[in-house]
Amino acid sequence: MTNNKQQATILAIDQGTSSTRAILFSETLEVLAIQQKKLQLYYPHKGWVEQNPETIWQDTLEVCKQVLADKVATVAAIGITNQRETTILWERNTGKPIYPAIVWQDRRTAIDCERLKTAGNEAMVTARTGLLFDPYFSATKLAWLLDNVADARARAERGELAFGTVDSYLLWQLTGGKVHATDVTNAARTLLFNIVEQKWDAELLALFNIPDAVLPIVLDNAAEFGKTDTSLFGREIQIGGMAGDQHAALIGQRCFRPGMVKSTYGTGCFALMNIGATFRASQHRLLTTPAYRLNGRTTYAIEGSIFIAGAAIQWLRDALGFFQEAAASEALALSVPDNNEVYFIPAFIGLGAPHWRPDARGIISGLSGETTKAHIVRAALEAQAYQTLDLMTAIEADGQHQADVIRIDGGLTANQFMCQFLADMLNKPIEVPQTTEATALGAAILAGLTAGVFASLEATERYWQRDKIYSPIMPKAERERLYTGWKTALQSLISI
Ligand SMILES: Nc1ncnc2c1ncn2[C@@H]1O[C@H](COP(=O)(O)OP(=O)(O)O)[C@@H](O)[C@H]1O
Ligand SMILES: O=P(O)(O)OC[C@H](O)CO
Repeated sequence: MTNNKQQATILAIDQGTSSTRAILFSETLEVLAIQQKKLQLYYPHKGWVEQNPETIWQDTLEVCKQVLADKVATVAAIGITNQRETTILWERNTGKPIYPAIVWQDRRTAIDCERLKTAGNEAMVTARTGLLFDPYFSATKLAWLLDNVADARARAERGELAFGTVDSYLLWQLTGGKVHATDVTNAARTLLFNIVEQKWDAELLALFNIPDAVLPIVLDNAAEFGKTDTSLFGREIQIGGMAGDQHAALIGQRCFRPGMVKSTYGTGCFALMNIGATFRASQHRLLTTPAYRLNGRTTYAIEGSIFIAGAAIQWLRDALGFFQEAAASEALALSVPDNNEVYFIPAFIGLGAPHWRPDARGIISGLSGETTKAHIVRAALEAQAYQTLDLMTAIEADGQHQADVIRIDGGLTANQFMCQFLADMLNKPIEVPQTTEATALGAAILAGLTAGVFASLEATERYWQRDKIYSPIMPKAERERLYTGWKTALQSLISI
């Protein structure tokens, strides 16, 4: 007798800044299939960064269909994870965006944030949202859309427009316009959501002048978000999980216990430490954010946000033409014995944590006649480690835990030079899991919880497997010499 019962699968949609991916996972969280499409960023003015939401949706649909192929019948649930803060406003009756997506990197509202800061409300905002005033977050981007797109504010007040981050916009499209919802981790990046009381905050809505008619409902990370429209995949599929990409990566890396840290190196780099069930505002200008909320219970995290990580490598590739593929950066970095005193601070869109200087811009310092392309590439890779080190001490102090080990993931972790240098600078072991698609894994775990594939988060721990461990080998004096060089370069940038 043949057993033709097919194993259940879980589809994860990972909509990142640089690309859109669909990954099909097995019940034991192995990657069965993966499809990816690169996504274009547009820079219409200095400091402005936009993407086309309709392309985001069409790419999502395309990669999902490719990855599902003949497996549609096996899918138990879909999980969505996404670049966070990116702001979209669309018409409820047509699903059409009224303006391009304003990407998290966009700085057009820096002046509004400066004004809010001067007015003195930051402490109140931090106590409620865990965030601070920076153009990074969605609230001022949404206010800009309402004030600058013809008729937007009046239409929003009449209930004709829907606001969402990318998760919410994709959910709307996947459900054929039936569901306008988000999850707690994405809501928490807007500056409008009170993460202590777990609700949209009327006072914050008033502060940013946002009508509540545009807002999605906010659900747990594992929840019944809705079903896909039958026309898309030939049957309805439950969307059972949703989380911002950095929160999803924390789950994908199984950082379920207080003190566990993951750091994801994609377009940007975001290090999160699980701090348990009690909200604590950062004392070091980091962020507090929900790690996840399940069955109404929130686990919090402290986050250090670095805006430019892989984007610096992309810039060397695309703007300077240093190489054809990002992977070539590793051989170039290793072709020289050291950085030859070159430091590259990639503050292309200002500095994130702990400096929060939207006005700062990048520098390459220490250039001499001996500097070669290889030194600059090496400095760009080394910068990932220096930036992480800038945050780590603060994360450990805020998180009230020492991290024994750091789990890393994201595109840059394919670069072994970067990983070893990170271990050396942090002076801690760095673990790379077998599946570096931790973000998508997190979304799959959340969807699997809702679909009953997994009984609990902890039940998925046994599927986490380490692929590599990088142990620190650099002598202390060398580490300190290099880091002092970085700090000097940073100081010269900050004091400009
Ligand atoms: N071998 C490599 N060395 C250095 N950088 C890399 C390498 N492979 C990928 N990258 C960088 O990683 C980033 C893509 O990572 P990914 O996790 O897919 O990003 P995102 O989720 O932000 O779309 C790109 O910026 C790319 O330049
Ligand atoms: O696209 P990534 O993976 O760099 O992530 C973007 C972040 O979510 C922005 O907050």
